[in-house]
Amino acid sequence: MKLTFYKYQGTGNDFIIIDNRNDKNISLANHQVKQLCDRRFGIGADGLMLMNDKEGFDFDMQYYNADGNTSTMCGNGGRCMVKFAYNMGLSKTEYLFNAIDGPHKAAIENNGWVDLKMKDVNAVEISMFSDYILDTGSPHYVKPVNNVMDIDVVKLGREIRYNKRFADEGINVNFVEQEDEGKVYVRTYERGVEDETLSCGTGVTASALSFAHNDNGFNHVNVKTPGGNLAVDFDKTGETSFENIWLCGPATFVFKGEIEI
Ligand SMILES: N[C@@H](CCC[C@H](N)C(=O)O)C(=O)O
Repeated sequence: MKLTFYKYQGTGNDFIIIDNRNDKNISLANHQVKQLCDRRFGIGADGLMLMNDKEGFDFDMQYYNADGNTSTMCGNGGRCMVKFAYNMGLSKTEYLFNAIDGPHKAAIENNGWVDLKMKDVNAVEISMFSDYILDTGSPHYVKPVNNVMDIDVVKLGREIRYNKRFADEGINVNFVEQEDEGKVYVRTYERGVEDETLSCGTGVTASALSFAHNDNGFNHVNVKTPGGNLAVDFDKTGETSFENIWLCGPATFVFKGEIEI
């Protein structure tokens, strides 16, 4: 079967998108997703998304990690899906789509950035190492560091991700350095890719909230990643709770193609 695909990236976090609307009924086995995401034997991507129809929503987002398994929410992926919807002719001032963690609002700014509303966060755990553990749609471990560029993200990320507590479900691991007031640099080890990616939207969100955790003065954090810049806006509504969380950043079409599966 010939599959038409679209490649998008959001700050270097790259995705294969397949338009599965209008009763196309495309269903992919996990090994097929893994092969499509493979950078040598396939198209190459950190993840793959199906855009499905969903009553009452602009679309439904079905997300797979590069290892072929379905996973939890992908922030950069969600932003790319909105840009894809726009490029496919769905031009709106506000989008509403469904994902595994529930409904998401989104909007496209005049500069092309896609703003995505993330789910509320009601709990932030502080680990025995004074690191942060929270769920922003996907589970994240946030480790503040002083020297983010010198960190061996893959080695240390793997140690935490495969720690006894997290091994079964997995966790994404973010290393975060504060650069300035309201500005952080984040590098992420992503579960399901099992490697460092150039950016992770739910990880950037988790890092920004952790950064604000001890400081009520912030409700906007500029975030740099190896793949580019994003911003996170939020309201801190309690000691460990956040609402109106928006992840904002670029999302770009890369190429379209056909592949035999
Ligand atoms: N890249 C993503 C996160 C994708 C899911 C993650 N790999 C997981 O399994 O939790 C993002 O931009 O949020």
